[in-house]
Amino acid sequence: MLSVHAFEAAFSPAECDAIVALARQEELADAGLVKNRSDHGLRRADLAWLDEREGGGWIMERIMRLVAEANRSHFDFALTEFGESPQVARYGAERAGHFAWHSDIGEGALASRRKLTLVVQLSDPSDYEGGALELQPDSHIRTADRARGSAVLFPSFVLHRVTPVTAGERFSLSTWVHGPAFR
Ligand SMILES: O=C(O)CCC(=O)C(=O)O
Ligand SMILES: [Fe+2]
Repeated sequence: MLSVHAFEAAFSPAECDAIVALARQEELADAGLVKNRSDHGLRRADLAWLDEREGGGWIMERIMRLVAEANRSHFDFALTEFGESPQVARYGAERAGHFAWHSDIGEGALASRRKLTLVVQLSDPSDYEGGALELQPDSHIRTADRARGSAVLFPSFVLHRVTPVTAGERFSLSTWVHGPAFR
């Protein structure tokens, strides 16, 4: 099993711009304050959920196709649904936006059933400094490609982080795929 699967061009640059514009239609929420949690130490970012925005159906269709193909060829996990809204995150240099080492499998009905995580790079590498997406599937840390529109798909238990953004702003799109427990 390949633990991190990379897509060179999951979305075109123009499509990435359209996704960011959709997320920006309304004010983004502070990730440290949503869902009754206060964890600025772990994550400093602003979030938008695309299922709350009109006209984003094509984004989910693309994601479903990419994930289905990659799951067939690389993971072969038992998957049942995309149970959560695609999430756009903005990491800004004004508060050193970041996300500390974590796994995406958490508590709760949905987070505990996450099996695969897809993260798409929505910003041009020249738009920001820092903000590297790093993954640790084994003793070797891998850095995700920064190219706009590229993506990584990985088992949701794999540790990953986003290093602090030191200049500009970085947008990403995260989606989770759910299914029965690993066994
Ligand atoms: O923004 C990223 O690159 C990663 C986001 C992430 O890890 C998450 O939303 O769980
Ligand atoms: Fe994550």
